[in-house]
Amino acid sequence: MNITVVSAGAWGTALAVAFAARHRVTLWAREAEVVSDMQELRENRRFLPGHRLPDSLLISGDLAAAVGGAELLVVAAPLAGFRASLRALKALGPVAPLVWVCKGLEGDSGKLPHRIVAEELGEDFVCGALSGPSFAEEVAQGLPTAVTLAATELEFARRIAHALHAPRLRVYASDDLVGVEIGGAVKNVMAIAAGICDGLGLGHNARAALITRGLAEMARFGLVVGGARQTFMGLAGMGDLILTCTGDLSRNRRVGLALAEGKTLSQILADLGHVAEGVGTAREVARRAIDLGIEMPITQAVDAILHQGVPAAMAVEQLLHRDPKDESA
Ligand SMILES: NC(=O)C1=CN([C@@H]2O[C@H](COP(=O)(O)OP(=O)(O)OC[C@H]3O[C@@H](n4cnc5c(N)ncnc54)[C@H](OP(=O)(O)O)[C@@H]3O)[C@@H](O)[C@H]2O)C=CC1
Ligand SMILES: O=C(CO)COP(=O)(O)O
Repeated sequence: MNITVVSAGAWGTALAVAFAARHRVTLWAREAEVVSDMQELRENRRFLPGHRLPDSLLISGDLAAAVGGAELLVVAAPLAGFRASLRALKALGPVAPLVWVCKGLEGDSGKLPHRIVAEELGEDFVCGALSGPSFAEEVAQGLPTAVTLAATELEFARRIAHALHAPRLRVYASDDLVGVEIGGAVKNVMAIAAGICDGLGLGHNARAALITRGLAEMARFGLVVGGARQTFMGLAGMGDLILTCTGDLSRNRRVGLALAEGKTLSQILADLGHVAEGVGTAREVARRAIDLGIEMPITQAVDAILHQGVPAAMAVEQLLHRDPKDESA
């Protein structure tokens, strides 16, 4: 299959490396220095240093040339650039079937990526989301990873999952697009919370409680907006939640660790050099939860720390002093 990966951040580059073992893959980057680096040194030093790009992987800085002849587009831009990427693709002519990998809710609108696709490319556009527990570093190394390809049309999800599936990158199909997107969005907020929890030295018990109650928040929110309960117990829900709440490769978790050290958010994001989608998504999920009347105390606490200047230790105390309740509530 001819695949074009649009955007060469850490994840787009790692996926391009993985897909290139079995497909004809072009990786498009918007930054001229990233393009020349990858062409000349066969390495993406800016976003995924230390990993050699396979010789068969084509690198391009010309979007029109990169997408010409593509049978599948993998849009690997973060949420902030997702709508603009779709518009750029649409401006070039008919758009090939497409999957996206960003995890979160769009800033200000609070929309999930599939709604952005529907608005930009039409309600019937054939598309899906690739999500699940998958650090770019490990996928680039060829370490075993399992992810979910979700689409409202199960046949499309199965066809693309089958095409992308490989022994070291196992791809499962799902028809619960909303549930898969909500899992990927909320787990990033929880990863920030877990970083704060560990950074403050609250212990293993607290982290296990946080992950479990975080999963309850994810499911409460996800069920109201149309996801299926079993999705939150799967790779794109619990799987990704565990990975990013416990693994120090997570940028969102690292934001939480740095907040616990007392660093300012602007300083943390400048040092990170990568996106941390949970930062913007915490605000959007917190807002939508209030509008929908859904109780999400951990999300509200993360939003308060990130965007309302509440000190992390104070937000934790407020969480701990909440009244007792039934676990199933
Ligand atoms: N890294 C990972 O392990 C995984 C990441 N993801 C998701 O994939 C998405 C991309 O993440 P990742 O590749 O890691 O991010 P990185 O921070 O490594 O790279 C981001 C890429 O997107 C570009 N970019 C940043 N802002 C914009 C914008 N406003 N418009 C267009 N392009 C932009 C950057 O280019 P520039 O520097 O020029 O702005 C860069 O090429 C995120 O939604 C993330 O949650 C999903 C699974 C795993
Ligand atoms: O989504 C990811 C792994 O599945 C990557 O998480 P971070 O964006 O927190 O690094």
